[in-house]
This record gives sequence, structure tokens and C-alpha cells, in this order.
Amino acid sequence: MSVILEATGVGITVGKRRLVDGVSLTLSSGELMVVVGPNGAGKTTLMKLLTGELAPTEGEIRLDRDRLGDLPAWRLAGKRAVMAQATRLAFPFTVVEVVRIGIDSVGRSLPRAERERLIAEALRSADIEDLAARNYQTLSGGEQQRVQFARTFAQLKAGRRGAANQVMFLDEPVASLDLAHQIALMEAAVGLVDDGVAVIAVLHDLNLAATFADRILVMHRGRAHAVGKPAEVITRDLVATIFGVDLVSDAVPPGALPVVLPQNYARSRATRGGS
Ligand SMILES: Nc1ncnc2c1ncn2[C@@H]1O[C@H](COP(=O)(O)OP(=O)(O)OP(=O)(O)O)[C@@H](O)[C@H]1O
Repeated sequence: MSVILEATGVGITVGKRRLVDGVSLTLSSGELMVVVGPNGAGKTTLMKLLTGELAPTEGEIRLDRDRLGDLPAWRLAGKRAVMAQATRLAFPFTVVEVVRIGIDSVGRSLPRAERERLIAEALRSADIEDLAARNYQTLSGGEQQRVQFARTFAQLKAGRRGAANQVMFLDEPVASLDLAHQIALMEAAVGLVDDGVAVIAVLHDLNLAATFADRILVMHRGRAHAVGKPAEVITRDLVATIFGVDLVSDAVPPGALPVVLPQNYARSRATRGGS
């Protein structure tokens, strides 16, 4: 697996506040990294730095070996797609129009039939085919999230020919989703990962994180507290120290947090050969 995203000593100070401090990480093609941490830990700020929405005041970020700040917007659009925490739209776009925005940013040279095929695939990936003609503004929070995932998915698929190495950034993509759609969205992300895309996602649900992540990054007070495989990182000690929650059940060993999930959660890991 080749490193596609590399952050070295990245930080940002706003006023006198250091929101992110000295974070170094690498993300490889075909890898799914999940970022966890308490409210205010700096997860979204880190994502904004990694996507280029914010410029770091310290350190350096490289995307596919280029310095992030040197890449023009059109090249960025082919290499990375971003699903932000919540996206409001000022105009009454239909769902299919929103998904098409993802393709228009990079896939204008694609034949019309290919673009339509990608839109259909994106709608399917987010289980929103039946919403295609609806006004985005009238959708529920969870439905809007699924549309934004589809837009991001479509953008990556459309940009795939021009840019072999791509990253998908997902900031709390399942925050408003019911359980089945949480699993479905993560499985769609895994499908991209299996295709060689690097995915970095902020999640609050530690079980979901442990189930789907290849590696977990724990943010705490702006710093990278830990990074590693889920079983190494998500321990009872970590949950107590970082999240302030004592898992008192005798069934919980002091080491790895047991992942108590419905059967189909385990499916992805089993099929991907994860541990
Ligand atoms: N522009 C800003 N100016 C000052 N402080 C900011 C700014 N943006 C974010 N912060 C603060 O930086 C800290 C990190 O914010 P961030 O949104 O990155 O946290 P988070 O880990 O994503 O939290 P959550 O889980 O609540 O979404 C918070 O304390 C926030 O209030």
C-alpha cells in the first residue's frame, strides 16, 4: 500500500488557542482510518487541515506527494472528496442534481452515459434511489447525509480515471443515520477502500470504529493521543482516560473493548480478513 496522505507536525493556532497540535499521520491507498475523540478534541479541525479547507500554522501536509497548498482546486477535486458534518443548500436542488454536482466538478469529459451510470451507482450506494426527484431541502437530516455521501462517492468515481490515488474524507457521516444505514454507509466506504481509495472518517461510535477501521486515530486536546489497530487502541483504559467512562462490567476485560454488535456488522471485517 502506498502512502497517499502524509501530515508532519501539523498544527493550527487561532488567536491564543492551539486547536490542533503537532499531529503526524500517514494514510495509505486501500486503508480506512477512523478518527475518534471527545467533543472539542480537534477532529473536525484536523479534517479541515487535511482537506485543505484550513491552512496549518505549523507543519506540512502532502497529498500524493504534492504539498497540499500547491495543488490547484481542479486537481484537488479529482484526488479527494469531502463529506462535511452537515451541508445546507440555499437552493431547492433535487437529490439527483446534488449528486450530479459531485460529477460535474471532475467528470465533465466523461461520456453522458457513463456519467448517468455513475449517478445511478452513487444513488444505490447510499440507498436513495427512491429520493432521486425529491427537493434536498425537504429531506430529513439522515436522508441529507446519505445524499452527501452519494455526492462524495460520485465525485471519487468520476475522478478515478484522472487520479489513481484518491482520498475520501467523511466527517461524522453516520451521525443522523439509523443502524441499518450506518452499516450500509460504512460498507459502501469499505467498497471504495477495496477499490484502492483511502478513507478517513470521524466517528463517535467506538464499536463502529473498531469494526470497520484498519487503524484508529484517537484525538485528545488537539493532539494525536494514539494510533493503531482497533484492538490495540480501543481499550478499557483508553475509554476511561480519554472519554471519562468507566466500563464496570465484569465481562469487559482490561484490554480490548468487546465489540458487541449485530451479526451483519461482523460481515465486513470477516470478508475483508480484518482482525
Ligand atoms: N475558528 C475557531 N476559533 C476558535 N476556536 C475554535 C475554532 N474552530 C474550532 N474551535 C475550537 O477548537 C476545538 C476543536 O474543535 P473541533 O470542531 O475540531 O472539535 P471536534 O473534535 O470535531 O468536536 P465534536 O466531536 O464536538 O465535533 C473546540 O474547542 C472548538 O470550540
